[in-house]
Amino acid sequence: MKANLVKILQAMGLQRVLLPEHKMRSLSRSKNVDNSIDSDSASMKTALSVVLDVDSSNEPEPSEAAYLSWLKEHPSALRSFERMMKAARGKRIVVFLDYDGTLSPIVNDPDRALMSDEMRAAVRGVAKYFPTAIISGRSREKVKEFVQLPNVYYAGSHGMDIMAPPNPVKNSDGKSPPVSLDKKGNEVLFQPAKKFLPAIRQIYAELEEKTRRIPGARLEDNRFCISVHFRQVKEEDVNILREMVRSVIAKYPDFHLTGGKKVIEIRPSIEWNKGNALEYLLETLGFKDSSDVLPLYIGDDRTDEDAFKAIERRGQGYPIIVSTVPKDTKALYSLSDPSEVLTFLSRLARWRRASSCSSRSSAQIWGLGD
Ligand SMILES: O=P(O)(O)OC[C@H]1O[C@H](O[C@H]2O[C@H](CO)[C@@H](O)[C@H](O)[C@H]2O)[C@H](O)[C@@H](O)[C@@H]1O
Repeated sequence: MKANLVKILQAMGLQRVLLPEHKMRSLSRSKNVDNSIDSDSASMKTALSVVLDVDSSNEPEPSEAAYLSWLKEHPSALRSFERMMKAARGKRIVVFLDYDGTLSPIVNDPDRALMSDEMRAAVRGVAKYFPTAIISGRSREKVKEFVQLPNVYYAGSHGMDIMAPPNPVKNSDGKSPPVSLDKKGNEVLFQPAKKFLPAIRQIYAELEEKTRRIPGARLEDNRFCISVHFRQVKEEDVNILREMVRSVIAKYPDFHLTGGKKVIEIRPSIEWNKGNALEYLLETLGFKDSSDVLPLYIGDDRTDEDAFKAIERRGQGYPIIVSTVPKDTKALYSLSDPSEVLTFLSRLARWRRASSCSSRSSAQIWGLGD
């Protein structure tokens, strides 16, 4: 059974792609493969865990068939644009964007993951018409430095550091939501992991000391979490690095590890993620109990799944994954890469402009300037 499955997967070019069982079934059906696989889910699971590489950081080239099949379940947001916007009429769209892999392409050096001017213009265009937030694993300061736009919300450290823009969007009753001001007069809304800062500094120092022995390993201080990058670490050293990180974190029971694209992330164990940040921002915008709000979230990584789940729980919204490979995801739609994200955002702003030019300016409606 396992040998058969391996052969089938190899023939389909899927041996390193992680797909959930039901998606494997639909793939096997679409390829007319042995249907006995469908009925033997236990063996299939075992075989999959042996055969498939479960680390999402390894992004294999998918077979065309696998990708096309996945696209059926997660249709392109570009191709579905008209349908999506038709369903959005009369609703209040709120845009949430991840940064790395969504607004900027994945590159070797995290400090060089710059956003293009075209992408910046597209985000600016969207933020002119819709409340817009960037929710990133990076520190808030860093992502703001990359994006350089004033009228968007920034949520850094996977949503553990949220700041409102200087001109907050007005509530549906026309009033601005209450915010607390920081020393510079900016609105600091939420930092639920503040008490962990001393421990985070300590962990960072320990990791810095230990990981310098691994060539290519790189630490990134994301304020309320830490990234240990291994994109440039030799394959044979990756597990040694993982072990090092695990041994440090074992001493800190209030922290846990998560994984992303060639990165290990150290996070305080609090019930707060990108999904909570999305909910928090919607509430701040006055949409807590609103039935006509439509959150649209675009992201490419595992941590974005929390936001996709939050939208799923709300029962309304557009979760969009950025991926060129089939992935297990709660997203309903897909875009292949940041260049498609750019096209989508530009189209979204154009659509809003066209549909609002006869009525009063949306910037007025949302209380936003240029
Ligand atoms: O939530 P995000 O905005 O997607 O942040 C997640 C991590 O993104 C960055 O790392 C990733 O992008 C780098 C630059 O392209 C790449 O070199 C790295 O391999 C990727 O994992 C960021 O540097 C991390 O701190 C974030 O946690």
